[in-house]
Amino acid sequence: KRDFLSKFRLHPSTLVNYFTGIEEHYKKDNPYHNAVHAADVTQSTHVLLNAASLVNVFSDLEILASIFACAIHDVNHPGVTNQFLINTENELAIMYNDMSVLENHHCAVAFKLLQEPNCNILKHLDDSQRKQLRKMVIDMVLATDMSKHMSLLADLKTMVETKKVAGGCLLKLDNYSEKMQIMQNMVHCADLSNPAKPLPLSTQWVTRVMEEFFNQGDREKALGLPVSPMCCRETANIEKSQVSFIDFIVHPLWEAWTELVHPDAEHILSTLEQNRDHYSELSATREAEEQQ
Ligand SMILES: O[C@@H](CN1CCOCC1)Cn1nccc1-c1ccc(OC(F)F)c(OC2CCCC2)c1
Ligand SMILES: [Zn+2]
Repeated sequence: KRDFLSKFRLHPSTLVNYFTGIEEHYKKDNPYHNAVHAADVTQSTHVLLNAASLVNVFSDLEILASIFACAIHDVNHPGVTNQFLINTENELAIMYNDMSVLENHHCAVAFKLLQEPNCNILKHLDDSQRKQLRKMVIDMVLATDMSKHMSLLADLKTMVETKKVAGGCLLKLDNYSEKMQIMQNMVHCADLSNPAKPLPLSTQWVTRVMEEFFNQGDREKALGLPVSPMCCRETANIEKSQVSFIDFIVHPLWEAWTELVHPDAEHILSTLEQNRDHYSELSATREAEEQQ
């Protein structure tokens, strides 16, 4: 759709070799962090990039970098959180000194795979393009670390305020840092888009992520470690957790994104709000039942 095969001289069989390798490095038995999640985030970002107010904002290389970053953003995810890896002194936490352990690992695996035979899809980019793409992909994937969420959102809100006040065309982005902020938030929005999808899809993702969290809780119990929040299958309140996840994390992010690309994401925000009300009603019903 974006004519990237000719623009970047991407060789079809090299593309297939590389992304087959990436797909194989997503753990199939992860209920949530598997290749389907990567495809979901990639497709969601493709849609966000098509917003009318983002036309002509990003270069082809920035768009290629964004789509590539999504496809690889959770590759080889072990199905547990950064905190679990740190608490268990996993070799990955040792390797990355407890800093964005998963996100560093996803990047490293993705770029190492490029060096496998017949997998170097970036072969025909010039050195400057390849260096720029590598930096942009690292910046976007490291920004999917949830511990960066609050600062990423704060910067996005500031940008929306200043651009609005400046009255200038909202998205005349002056420099790499501003443009990268938008790209990081776009990928982050896509990564947190499950609650903003049509309800039948959203509930499937909730089931999957809870199963993955509960598996981690089981392992923490077996190891005599404190069970992480929302990871105890006996006590977790799934609907209540979704309502607070949406109220405190997902809605504020999508509200800022919707303002940035106004009016192109209104329908996404309203789906999110409808879903939030659905979970809230479910939670109230469950609470009432438990009272009886
Ligand atoms: O774990 C989340 C971040 N935490 C930070 C600490 O406070 C709670 C939320 C984000 N995250 N990271 C990886 C996967 C997900 C993640 C992705 C889809 C999620 O829900 C639904 F949309 F499917 C999801 O829900 C959890 C369980 C209930 C509330 C949050 C989580
Ligand atoms: Zn993800």
